Amino acid sequence: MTGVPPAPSWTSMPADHARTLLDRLRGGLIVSCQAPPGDPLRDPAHMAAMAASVASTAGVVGIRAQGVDDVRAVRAAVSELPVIGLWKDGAKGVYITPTAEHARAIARAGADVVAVDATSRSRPDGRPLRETVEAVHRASRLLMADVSTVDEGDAAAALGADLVSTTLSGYTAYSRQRDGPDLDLVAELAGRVEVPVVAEGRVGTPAQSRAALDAGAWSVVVGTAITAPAAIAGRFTDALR
Ligand SMILES: CC(=O)N[C@H](C=O)[C@@H](O)[C@H](O)[C@H](O)COP(=O)(O)O
Repeated sequence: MTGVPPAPSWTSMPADHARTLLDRLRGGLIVSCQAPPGDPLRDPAHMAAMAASVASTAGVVGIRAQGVDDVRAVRAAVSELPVIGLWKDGAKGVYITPTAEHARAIARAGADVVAVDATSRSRPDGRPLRETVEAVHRASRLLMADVSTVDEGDAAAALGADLVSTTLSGYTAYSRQRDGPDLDLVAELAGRVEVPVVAEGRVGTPAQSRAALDAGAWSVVVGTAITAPAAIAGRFTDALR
């Protein structure tokens, strides 16, 4: 992303408010506070505490949270930061905020930005992504399009997505499969779309987060490497084997 992107073209949220929100996210770290099913940390109170714990760290500019109850709890615990909300429904195919109804619920729970699957795969209710974009904007929220390829990012931006995130690179059958973050996708998207590009997915080290910004990211989302103790412990135990 070079230069400042144009103001979002939709009308529900005043353009200056949308601009302020995007500016607050610029150049910073968004911490994703999510616990996998079955994990003892999977509880809205635990995720809210996790969010509150990182919120005062300088350079943390937002929290990404999953599920209506978690979004509500995080919103209440962290009044000072934008919340990016999503609803994972299932674990296969399109499961990140898969329908407009899921998106409306996340907006109602208090998310400032609603993250949705914006891949080209068919959605569980068969409805077009455009309907979700319209629902989010009618609710006066920004939409973050989680994509896996540059074409999907292009298409999402054309539909009115306010940010495009590399979240799903490596998670669709047809996208690049990498061990680390897909910084090539970050750079490709930053050179193509006029909206902020977010680097997300397998950002595992501070150096990788720096590299993501250098590749053109507007912000960097880190989840597992910060907020998943079981996965972090596993990295250490792997090294001891
Ligand atoms: C693919 C998918 O479902 N991604 C989810 C999206 O919210 C989360 O499970 C990830 O933790 C998040 O994207 C952050 O990525 P990482 O944990 O790699 O830093």
